Amino acid sequence: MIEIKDNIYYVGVNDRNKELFEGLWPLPNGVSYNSYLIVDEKVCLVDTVEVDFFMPYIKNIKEVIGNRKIDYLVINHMEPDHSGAIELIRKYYPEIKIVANKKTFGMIEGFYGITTNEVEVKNGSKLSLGRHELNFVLTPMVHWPETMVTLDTTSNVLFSGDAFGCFGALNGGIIDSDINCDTFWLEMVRYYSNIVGKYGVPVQNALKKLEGVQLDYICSTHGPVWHEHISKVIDIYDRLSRYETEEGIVICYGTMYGNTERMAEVIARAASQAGIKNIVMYNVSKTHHSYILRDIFRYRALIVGAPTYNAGLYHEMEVLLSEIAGKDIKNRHYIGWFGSYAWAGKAVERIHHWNETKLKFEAVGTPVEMKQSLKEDSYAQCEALGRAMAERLKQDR
Ligand SMILES: Cc1cc2nc3c(=O)[nH]c(=O)nc-3n(C[C@H](O)[C@H](O)[C@H](O)COP(=O)(O)O)c2cc1C
Repeated sequence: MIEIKDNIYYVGVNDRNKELFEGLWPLPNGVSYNSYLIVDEKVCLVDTVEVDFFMPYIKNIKEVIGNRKIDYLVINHMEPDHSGAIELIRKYYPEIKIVANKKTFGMIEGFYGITTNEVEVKNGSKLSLGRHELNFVLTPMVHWPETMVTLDTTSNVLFSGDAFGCFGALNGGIIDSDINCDTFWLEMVRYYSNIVGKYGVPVQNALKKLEGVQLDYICSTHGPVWHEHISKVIDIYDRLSRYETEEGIVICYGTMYGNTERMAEVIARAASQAGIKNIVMYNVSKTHHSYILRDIFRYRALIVGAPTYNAGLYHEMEVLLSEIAGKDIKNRHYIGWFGSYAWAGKAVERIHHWNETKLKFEAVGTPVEMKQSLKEDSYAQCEALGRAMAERLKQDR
């Protein structure tokens, strides 16, 4: 039995089996589906877990309340990794009342065919469990339209849904003060950039609604319960949702036979010699775009390059550029690019088109188009591109 505070219990589960979250994002350290139980005159469950984990989940619940019934189920977010167990919970607790907002109920009917035992709440609605008072705050599009958060104003505990969430299973410790959190910080940036990244403005709106609220614990639906590091966690989400970046360059390249990779090496070396310390490089065929997106959210500059392939752009680079475009990254980001070909180049033109029509980052330096292999002139052009990006970054110091 894991008590967080004042009869608020953790009843979540860990998933160390799934390869890809949402079928898209790698989970090298697993993921947790967090759910919470508030035990008072009324018993209230906050969010559920992915349905595959129902048996360990119900055991966690029974360990806390035995045969007592559950009065309320608060649904902050309808994504199936949290709403998936609603139907089974209703089978175990037929009288349970679902507490949610209007949009959520539309989805509950759509996903699960449930239309009864509903308590509708609006922004600012309150629900008393006895000693614990719950306050509901609607936070639409963080990152689905029905999203809300629930604040326990008696204990200053925020049940934040996916907000402030993080990849990584919970290996014994649940609350951050009991865990070495080193591995979680970068995974939080990856989680944010991959899952929530597109919705910076709604995240900012949600953060404004929570401004000035006294918080002792943030109980999100993935990753550790935040207590000791609350201000750090809020700061990370704040900076990411404002698309704030540090000085640094992400260099991504596609390559089949190494010629384009060699261009990337020259560019990186020139940027380093010009004084940039944060330079990360990825072969797009080797590193999953999940990690590349994470670093694009961390560093201000991006340099991409790839070969021409069947009169187009090397496919893996197309995928990466479309992923970046899908995140709708606002604010200041710089881009430079390069490409190669053997008889009729298309790669450079195609990357230019991506930036003009979708990415709209500030173009820096002169794009380099190399025929077949690196020679004196293309070597110098690559150096110039790396230097130009370094100088652009240094102007912001
Ligand atoms: C399957 C395949 C298709 C290619 N298609 C084109 C093409 O349409 N136009 C072109 O100029 N070069 C094309 N190339 C040549 C490569 O773009 C060129 O050799 C490039 O420099 C390879 O870069 P790399 O050494 O980094 O793999 C193709 C190469 C391969 C293997």
